[in-house]
Amino acid sequence: MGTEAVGTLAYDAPAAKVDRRRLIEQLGDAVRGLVAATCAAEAPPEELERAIAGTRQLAEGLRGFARPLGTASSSEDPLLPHLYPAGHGAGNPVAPPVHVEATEEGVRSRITLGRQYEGPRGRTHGGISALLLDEVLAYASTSAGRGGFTAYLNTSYHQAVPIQVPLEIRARIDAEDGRKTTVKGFIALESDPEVPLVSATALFVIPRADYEGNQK
Ligand SMILES: CCCCCCCC/C=C\CCCCCCCC(=O)SCCNC(=O)CCNC(=O)[C@H](O)C(C)(C)COP(=O)(O)OP(=O)(O)OC[C@H]1O[C@@H](n2cnc3c(N)ncnc32)[C@H](O)[C@@H]1OP(=O)(O)O
Repeated sequence: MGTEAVGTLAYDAPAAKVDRRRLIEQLGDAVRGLVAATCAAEAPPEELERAIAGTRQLAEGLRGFARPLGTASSSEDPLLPHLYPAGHGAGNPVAPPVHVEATEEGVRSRITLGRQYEGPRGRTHGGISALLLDEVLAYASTSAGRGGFTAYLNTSYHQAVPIQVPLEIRARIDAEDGRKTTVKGFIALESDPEVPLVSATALFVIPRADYEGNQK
């Protein structure tokens, strides 16, 4: 079965922008690692104090370069994925590291979640599972040339989604009706990919051209 990364195109973006995007992705990854380590650390007080001081200093250094809210990042490119959305932005350390590939049926994402996404002990927080499904189902709609905003996302939690275990999320279009696209998908263990742990159905609606909330 052929696969192809969704959101990456055979396209030569300007070299300076490519370099900048790579650095932004590396920073996102480094801070994501810090967040995961923070949530797991049984460190002695002096180590915690050192981490507090160092982290505050780093944050202060970056804050000086903040772009105003509502303005585009200089890393943005109309043909490349955004780097900061909370659902998949590689430069956003809060975003789970979602990478989606096209399959014959729809799309698939393989992901292993870090400690920062834990809800009940050892299990993924239900809101994070919903975030992942919203994201991957939206990709299924977008990669079929439809897109749209999430009008509803109905999730069913069948079994616990473990932390630090490889997962597979699959989604496919169920129905198309004018501006509406219904998409179905589920999260499973990569080792047992046919058994849904959390399943979802979502409706994505392409807004009318004159829709006021259409800022995407
Ligand atoms: C070359 C490219 C390569 C590929 C690149 C890939 C890149 C990938 C990029 C990206 C992928 C990842 C991106 C992640 C994104 C995640 C998704 C989100 O989280 S979106 C944020 C959360 N959602 C909102 O903020 C919506 C808020 N709501 C709204 O804005 C509106 O309500 C909206 C747009 C959903 C509908 O507004 P209206 O004005 O169009 O509404 P009306 O005309 O009344 O409805 C249209 C139809 O939809 C039905 N409908 C609307 N809402 C419904 C609902 N809740 N339940 C059932 N039906 C509903 C209605 O009944 C109507 O159906 P009838 O035409 O009559 O058959």
